[in-house]
Amino acid sequence: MHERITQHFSDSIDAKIRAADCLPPLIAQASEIMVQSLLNEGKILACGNGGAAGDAQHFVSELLNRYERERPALPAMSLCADSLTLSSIANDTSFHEVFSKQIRALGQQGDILLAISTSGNCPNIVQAIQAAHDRDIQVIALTGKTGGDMARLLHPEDIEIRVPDNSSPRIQEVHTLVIHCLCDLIDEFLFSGE
Ligand SMILES: O=C(CO)[C@@H](O)[C@H](O)[C@H](O)[C@H](O)COP(=O)(O)O
Ligand SMILES: [Zn+2]
Repeated sequence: MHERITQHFSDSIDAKIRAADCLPPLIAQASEIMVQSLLNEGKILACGNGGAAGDAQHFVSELLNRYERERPALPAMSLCADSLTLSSIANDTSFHEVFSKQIRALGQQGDILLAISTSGNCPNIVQAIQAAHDRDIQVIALTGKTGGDMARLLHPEDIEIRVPDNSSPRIQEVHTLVIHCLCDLIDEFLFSGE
C-alpha cells in the first residue's frame, strides 16, 4: 500500500516536471487573453465533466471571490454547477447540449470559454466549443493525452494547454496547478499595483 501511494506521489511530481518544460508560455498567453477579456467587460465561462467540472468550478470561485489576495470580484460562471439546468437539458434534449445551450443563452462576444477535459473527447465540451465559436468567444482548452476532438476543433486564436501525460488523475493534478497559475497571473496583471 505504502509503495502504491509513493508511486502516485512520484508520478504526479514527474507529470508536473514534464508540464513545466512545455506549458509556461501557453499559460502566460491564456492569462493575457483572460485579462484582456476582463478589461473589456467580458466574463469567463468554464465547463468540464467529473473532476474537470470541479476544476471549472474551483477556478470560477477563485475569480468570483478571491485567490490569494483581497481584490475586487471578477466575473466568471461555472456551467457545471446548476443541477436543475443540467438535468433538464439532459432530460429534454441531450447531455451533449448541457453546456452549449447555456453558452447560447449567456455567452457574449468577447467572453472566454475555459473548457476542461483530460481526454478532449467529451461530446458536450465539443458542442460547447462550437457554440463559443458561433458567439465569437475565444476558447482556452485544458486537455491531456492527444487533445482528442477538442484539439482538432480549436481555432488558431484559441489556446490549448495540453498536459503531456496519459493518466486522467495525473492530468487533473496538473490542471489544478494550471488553474492556480492563471489566477495568480490574472491577479498580478490587474492588481499588482494595489
Ligand atoms: O476525476 C475523475 C478521474 O480522475 C473522473 O471523475 C473523470 O473526471 C470523469 O470520468 C470524466 O467524465 C472524464 O472526462 P474527461 O476528463 O475525459 O473529459
Ligand atoms: Zn479525479
